[in-house]
Amino acid sequence: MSGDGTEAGELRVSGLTVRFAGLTALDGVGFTVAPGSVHAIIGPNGAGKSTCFNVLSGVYRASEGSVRFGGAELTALPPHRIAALGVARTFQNIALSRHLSVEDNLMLGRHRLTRAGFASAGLRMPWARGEDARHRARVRDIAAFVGVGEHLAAPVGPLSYGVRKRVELARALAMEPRLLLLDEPVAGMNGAERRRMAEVIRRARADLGLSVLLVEHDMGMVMRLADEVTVLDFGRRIAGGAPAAVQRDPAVIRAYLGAAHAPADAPDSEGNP
Ligand SMILES: Nc1ncnc2c1ncn2[C@@H]1O[C@H](COP(=O)(O)OP(=O)(O)OP(=O)(O)O)[C@@H](O)[C@H]1O
Repeated sequence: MSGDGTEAGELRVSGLTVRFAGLTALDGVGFTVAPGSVHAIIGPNGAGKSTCFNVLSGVYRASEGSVRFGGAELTALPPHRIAALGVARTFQNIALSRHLSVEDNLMLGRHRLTRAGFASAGLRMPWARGEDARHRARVRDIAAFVGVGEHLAAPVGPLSYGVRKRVELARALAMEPRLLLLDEPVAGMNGAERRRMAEVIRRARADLGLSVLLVEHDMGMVMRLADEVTVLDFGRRIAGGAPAAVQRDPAVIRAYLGAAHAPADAPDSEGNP
């Protein structure tokens, strides 16, 4: 337990409100991501999911409320300070440097962990070379972990969409986070790519002990991966709990899932159970 009552590695969001001019995008939202768990945020378009991620990663400022992680209040911090506390993020639209190799994109993800930085590495200081080699070894391990090891030397641009999404996840992992924020990790993927990504996320939790908070519209994926689900609608939290219970909740069915998704057999987008 830290001084504020949150468990180490726990993310606790309370009373989170974000207003843009006349619009309340988030209205008093609260939820907790338990350490080492997978927590999904779902809800219809415009419900406030991305806004929530943007506050958690320091891109947007909260109008009211609190986000605590590992004893720190995140709402007052800029993105790089939040990242330094162990919170890494991927984006709805892939945000990688297309002309750089997979390896160099992952090294960029690691930059805050390097003592040398790129200037002294460029000066070829012996200690900087040693540090560079250690980081490159770790980057190779991470690339293998997400299944992109064979593409390390390739520029990112021409790689398939599914591979680029996994490279983006690898870059987040290269930051050695404790909490991963994944914004629609399987959007636009085919069934095989989705299953592969789901497996990587499952292993990130099981093997690396990370907590994962994800926004995702693929309900099959959410039901199979998440320990807990928070449902937003018009900026409010309308339900939360275990996936099966949330999927049966009449308010959730009304607002988001519709009759087609209830009750839960949780097929994925290609009808696979
Ligand atoms: N920077 C901004 N300025 C003004 N309004 C914004 C801004 N960002 C989001 N909004 C508004 O806040 C509301 C919530 O948007 P948000 O993108 O968080 O929803 P979402 O649940 O992520 O939707 P989607 O599933 O379509 O990505 C929407 O009405 C949106 O138009």
